[in-house]
Amino acid sequence: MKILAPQQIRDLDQYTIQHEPISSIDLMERAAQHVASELMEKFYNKRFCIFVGTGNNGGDGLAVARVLDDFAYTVKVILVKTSVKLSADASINLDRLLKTNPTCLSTVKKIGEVDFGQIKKDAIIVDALFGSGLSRPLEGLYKSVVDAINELPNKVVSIDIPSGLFAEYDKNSAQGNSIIRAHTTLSFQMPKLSFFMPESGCHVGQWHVLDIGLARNFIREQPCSHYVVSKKQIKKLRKKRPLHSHKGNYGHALLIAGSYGKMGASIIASKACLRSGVGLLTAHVPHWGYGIIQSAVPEAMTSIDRSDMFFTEFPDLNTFSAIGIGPGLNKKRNTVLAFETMLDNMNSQALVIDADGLNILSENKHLLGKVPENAILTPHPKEFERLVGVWNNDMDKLSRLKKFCQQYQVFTVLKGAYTVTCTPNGTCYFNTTGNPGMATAGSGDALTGIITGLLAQNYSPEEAAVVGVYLHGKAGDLALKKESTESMTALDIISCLGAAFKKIG
Ligand SMILES: NC(=O)C1=CN([C@@H]2O[C@H](COP(=O)(O)OP(=O)(O)OC[C@H]3O[C@@H](n4cnc5c(N)ncnc54)[C@H](O)[C@@H]3O)[C@@H](O)[C@H]2O)[C@@H](O)CC1
Ligand SMILES: Nc1ncnc2c1ncn2[C@@H]1O[C@H](COP(=O)(O)OP(=O)(O)O)[C@@H](O)[C@H]1O
Ligand SMILES: [K+]
Repeated sequence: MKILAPQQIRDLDQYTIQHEPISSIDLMERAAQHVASELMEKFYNKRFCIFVGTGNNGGDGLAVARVLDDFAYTVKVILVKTSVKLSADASINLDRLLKTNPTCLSTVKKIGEVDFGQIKKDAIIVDALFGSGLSRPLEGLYKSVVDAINELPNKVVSIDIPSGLFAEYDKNSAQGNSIIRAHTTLSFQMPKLSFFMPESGCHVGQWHVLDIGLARNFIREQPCSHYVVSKKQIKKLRKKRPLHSHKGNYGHALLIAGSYGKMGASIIASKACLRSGVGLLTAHVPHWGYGIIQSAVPEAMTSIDRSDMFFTEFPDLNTFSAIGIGPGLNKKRNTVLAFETMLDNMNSQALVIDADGLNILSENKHLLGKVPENAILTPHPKEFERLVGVWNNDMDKLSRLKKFCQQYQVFTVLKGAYTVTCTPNGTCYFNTTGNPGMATAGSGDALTGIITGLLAQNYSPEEAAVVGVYLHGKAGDLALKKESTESMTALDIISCLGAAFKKIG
């Protein structure tokens, strides 16, 4: 699914109005019907308190109030209005509401006029103050109202976008601004880019997309560099196994991971790689780790380093279709040298670099030029910061991500709640599977193993990264059915990979 920019969304509205064709008031009605249905389904028989502004987001709120009232829901509407006139469609919806239920509405022009005390604790607050038309941070009356709503214990549902939040996060949206903290956001047609950023996404709560029938052909034709990964897309990418295939068809992966005291990284990455369908796996480990890996992962072959404790040499690379390097490696001088020599000796093998592999790159920036094109780097935010420097805000982080991938012609999987895979041309795929239970030691090592396993099976780097991240998150979500966010471990995630594949279908 595309994530269009604010101007594209405005153009999409206009295009739909002209080409469907549908009048803007009817489009608003259609949007409001969707919102009201969702509210009635999610909050059956609850009472609602709807805060509306003067633009079309307010118009939506007024229309939603009328629909809910038609279904005999108890609704209070608070129109927050400075001197600004209502938009044409908001004005029509105000008249319609006044005709059906004039007593549900109160208009406030000063903060003191809002009687927050009379809002019942179990009422659902609907936030329809501002939508995608927000042009500056909230101040005055609107800021006070939003601050006061945020103090209430009630659940808040935002229409389209939490009021005060910019659809595309920028320097205006610096922290400290007043923004509704929604429990749920019902976003029209597509999520907004700011939903995916930690600094701004924390205001959105759970978001759901409502398909209000905006022109699909227009969306299809829009240039776009931000996408949300869908299950449908993953299903299309999954490679089915022919009946007469054999393990030679599924590649031979090499995992260079683990060192003295960190053999767990090798075990976790190896187990995840095997559970991702690789045909053969060789784990390269320090001499000292031989017995450990052989007994913990009997399915893997081993390549033993001459060093007792660290990675200092590598086997003949020509045997392998994909290489994963980094988890638990350490950054000893000889390890750095071996890593550099390996980069110099790579032919056509696909490559994943994680953890200490990335830290070695940030401490030896000249090595970045040796990373082969289309390699996949999988940093968490701290590792990424070491590579590109400190960013000012999340939007800056995203632009550094694109620049980095373009400069070095690599894929970067920047991990987080919404892990983003950025391609060498700067296209970003946001992943929505996964949960905070996955913030646990070794969870990233599992991802390295999964992506390496997929690469070995001939998934392209883009496919391996996007599918791998999706599967990893899905397995984490399935693990959460048995475990809690606290108790989940990396091995729990790996044990659910099979079920995650099955869920893709
Ligand atoms: N145009 C369409 O076809 C549709 C639009 N829809 C709704 O329309 C919304 C966008 O409507 P609008 O463009 O009217 O935008 P808003 O409803 O977000 O309001 C924008 C208005 O508020 C003013 N404003 C912006 N920032 C302000 C601030 N910080 N303090 C005070 N006033 C401020 C603007 O000058 C403008 O008058 C969407 O989010 C969605 O909810 C839906 O009805 C679906 C269809
Ligand atoms: N809040 C979260 N929601 C979803 N996924 C998460 C969350 N926190 C962490 N993860 C995932 O868990 C993994 C953690 O990786 P990483 O930090 O490299 O762990 P480690 O270094 O311990 O292996 C990443 O894939 C990340 O996307
Ligand atoms: K809103």
